[in-house]
Amino acid sequence: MGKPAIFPLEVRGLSVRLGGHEALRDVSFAFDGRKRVVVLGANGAGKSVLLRTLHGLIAPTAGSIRWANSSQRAASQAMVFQRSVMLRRPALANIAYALAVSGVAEPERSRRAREAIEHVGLAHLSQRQARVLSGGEQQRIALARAWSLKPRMLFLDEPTASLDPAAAGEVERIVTRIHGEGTAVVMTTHNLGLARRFADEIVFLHEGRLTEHTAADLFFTAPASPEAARFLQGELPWSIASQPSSPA
Ligand SMILES: Nc1ncnc2c1ncn2[C@@H]1O[C@H](COP(=O)(O)OP(=O)(O)OP(=O)(O)O)[C@@H](O)[C@H]1O
Repeated sequence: MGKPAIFPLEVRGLSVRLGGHEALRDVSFAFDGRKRVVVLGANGAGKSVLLRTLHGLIAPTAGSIRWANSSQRAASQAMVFQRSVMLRRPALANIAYALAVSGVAEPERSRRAREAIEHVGLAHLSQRQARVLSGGEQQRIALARAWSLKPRMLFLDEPTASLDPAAAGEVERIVTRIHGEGTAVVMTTHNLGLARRFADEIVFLHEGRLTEHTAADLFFTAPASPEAARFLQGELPWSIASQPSSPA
């Protein structure tokens, strides 16, 4: 028997209030799980809050999130953050720990951890303490950790922020491969080059509101909303903000 469907993901009238601030306002969209979605918007637009809410880390104030017509959070979803927390143990053990927490027993756990670290090209660093790895290597371990869980939905919040171009390119290749193997991907990024190369669809947020959800080529050539046009012309504040670390 095949796995139960988790798509479409349907978001209706989603609002999130945090500390008296309306971070998301009446956001609605649907996602079929096949297109690669990149969420764009100026600083403070609500991109991270949207991903965290979809991943179940923040409770909506209003509205609904439905996975395949169910209000149950989808099983088999994972999230990678701008700076993922590495545990004080070797790189391979960080991946094995995530598998153990999800109930994967030995010897399957070790097999999948090794497969995942090979998948991101870091098998040679298996026994190196994860916390001494470079930022790019830690991000690849975070992706391996998420990938080892075989998620069907992967949320990526600024996965290439603070990385040099070579490390960012490696992360992009890994994410592209993970998507190619059948995992749905929704990503935020401050890297417009990455967004142009990766996205099939753009969700654009402005001050907590979704102002457009459109095919990426159309978005970059003829954005429909004035806010998106100003954003693409560089008129809206947009830089990498420092964000708190979060566990994968
Ligand atoms: N825990 C919180 N309490 C209060 N306000 C919050 C909280 N988390 C986020 N916010 C606010 O919600 C808004 C949206 O934040 P979010 O982190 O989603 O922005 P973003 O689009 O990811 O921005 P950036 O590009 O700067 O990372 C911001 O104004 C932020 O200050």
